[in-house]
Amino acid sequence: MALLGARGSGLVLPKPVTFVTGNAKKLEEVRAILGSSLPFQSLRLDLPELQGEPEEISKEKAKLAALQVNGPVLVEDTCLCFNALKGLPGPYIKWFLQKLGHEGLYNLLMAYEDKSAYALCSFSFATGPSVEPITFLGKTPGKIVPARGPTDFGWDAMFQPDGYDQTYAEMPKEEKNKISHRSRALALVKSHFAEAEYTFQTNSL
Ligand SMILES: O=c1[nH]c(=O)c2ncn([C@@H]3O[C@H](COP(=O)(O)OP(=O)(O)OP(=O)(O)O)[C@@H](O)[C@H]3O)c2[nH]1
Ligand SMILES: [Mg+2]
Repeated sequence: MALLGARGSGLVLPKPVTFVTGNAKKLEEVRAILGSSLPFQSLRLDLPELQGEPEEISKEKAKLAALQVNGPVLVEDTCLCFNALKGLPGPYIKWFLQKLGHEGLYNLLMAYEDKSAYALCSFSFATGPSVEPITFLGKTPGKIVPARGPTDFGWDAMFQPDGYDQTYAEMPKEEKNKISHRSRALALVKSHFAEAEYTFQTNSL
């Protein structure tokens, strides 16, 4: 048995971290944001999701993922929250977008002057199946606009972050990744890993 990445006195994890998601675009962004700062492997799996508050949904997803992988896992759940609708669709945005499309989603706000919204990302990390996951939240405020730009990733085309005149979809990827809900949550994940100084066990023969 050998230790990989032996940087310090942190907990020894039985395997590398697996990022579990059914969403290829999320994976692409997580790879781009983390670069080589936090090595991980990925598993494409669309896990069932609870109803409830974003943090709880993300934690439960991590528990299911850890059972599947039987080792350390990272998952995330993304919400798009309309302030006029008291935070809805929130964690249910996937289904709202699937049923209503961009136009229908925009029309939900027709009756309200307030088009402000925020994108919220909840990453959860569990070191294994019997360990309570820890959650890291990242939030980016903005507003909901009629779709502009490529429509190949979720609601990117209708979310314009505060301080920008481009939607997430219109801005260069590197720009989105600097200010996004996902990159803000991942900055906290990175800090956690830097402080925890995990080491990873591997069978060397
Ligand atoms: O325009 C976007 N910019 C983003 O940055 C972003 N991140 C997620 N999404 C979409 O929002 C819903 C979240 O649901 P979600 O967190 O359950 O994801 P998912 O089910 O696709 O994957 P996962 O749960 O297997 O990880 C899904 O429709 C995702 O496509 C985004 N759309
Ligand atoms: Mg999902």
